[in-house]
Amino acid sequence: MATDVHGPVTTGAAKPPAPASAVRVEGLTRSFDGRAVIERLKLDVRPGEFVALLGRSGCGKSTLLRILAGLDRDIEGTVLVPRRKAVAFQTPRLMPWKKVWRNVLLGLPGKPERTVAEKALEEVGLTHRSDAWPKTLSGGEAQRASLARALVREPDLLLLDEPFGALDALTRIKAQRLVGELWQRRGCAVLLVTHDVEEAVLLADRVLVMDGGVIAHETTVDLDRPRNITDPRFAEVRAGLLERLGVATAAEAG
Ligand SMILES: Nc1ncnc2c1ncn2[C@@H]1O[C@H](COP(=O)(O)OP(=O)(O)OP(=O)(O)O)[C@@H](O)[C@H]1O
Repeated sequence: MATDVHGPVTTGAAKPPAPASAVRVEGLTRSFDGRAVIERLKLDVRPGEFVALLGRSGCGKSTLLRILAGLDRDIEGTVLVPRRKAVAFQTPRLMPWKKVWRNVLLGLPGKPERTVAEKALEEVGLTHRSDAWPKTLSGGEAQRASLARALVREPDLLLLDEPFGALDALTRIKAQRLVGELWQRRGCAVLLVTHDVEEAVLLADRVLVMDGGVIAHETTVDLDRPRNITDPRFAEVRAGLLERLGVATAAEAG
């Protein structure tokens, strides 16, 4: 079928989105070996909105995030994202031969001063590790360094791909709290890919479920912050999403 939503391929700096949205995606299709993983997907994220993206393993979440980050341009459709965007992955991807503060500045244009790195490290509570080598960091510290590297870009859009996935439970809770605080302070839009329904409900304004190559479901999380996982309304939202994901028992979903 001929379709007019499949506009020219536009990513990254080419066309910033209208100010009313931080992300505008229409008719996005991405195929691997002739198989469409993403098919005519539509997505809008408002400026300053925190959106979590859930979905079965292999449904295309990371593929979508990489496209939004401008790391994959082999697509059909329209993708409009802010020029200032940053991404953090499950593994911190620090360069082992550069000290933490130099890692934070990596890839920034010009010759940024060390103070720029120090400011970002302070925001994530890592000033004391500024001169450390990456291999001496704990998992949580490395992930915070990776967040600092995203923050120095002063992003209007922060893309997070399972950033807490490899952390132990306690460190994970602290990291989630930190991201929530950073988001509130910075006011940037966030798209968080996660497998953790609780994490999504804890942090996001809106939770999307990806299935069959599209955003198959969305839930607006209308709960006051900071959110409390023992709140019955929290449990209700969580159960609804679990059901959507096809993993809830009847008792849980009820
Ligand atoms: N470079 C590639 N070449 C071929 N197939 C790919 C490539 N990248 C992703 N795929 C395929 O696309 C599908 C979606 O992968 P993707 O990593 O986006 O899923 P995901 O939802 O992020 O999964 P998970 O939750 O397990 O991380 C998978 O079937 C994967 O094998």
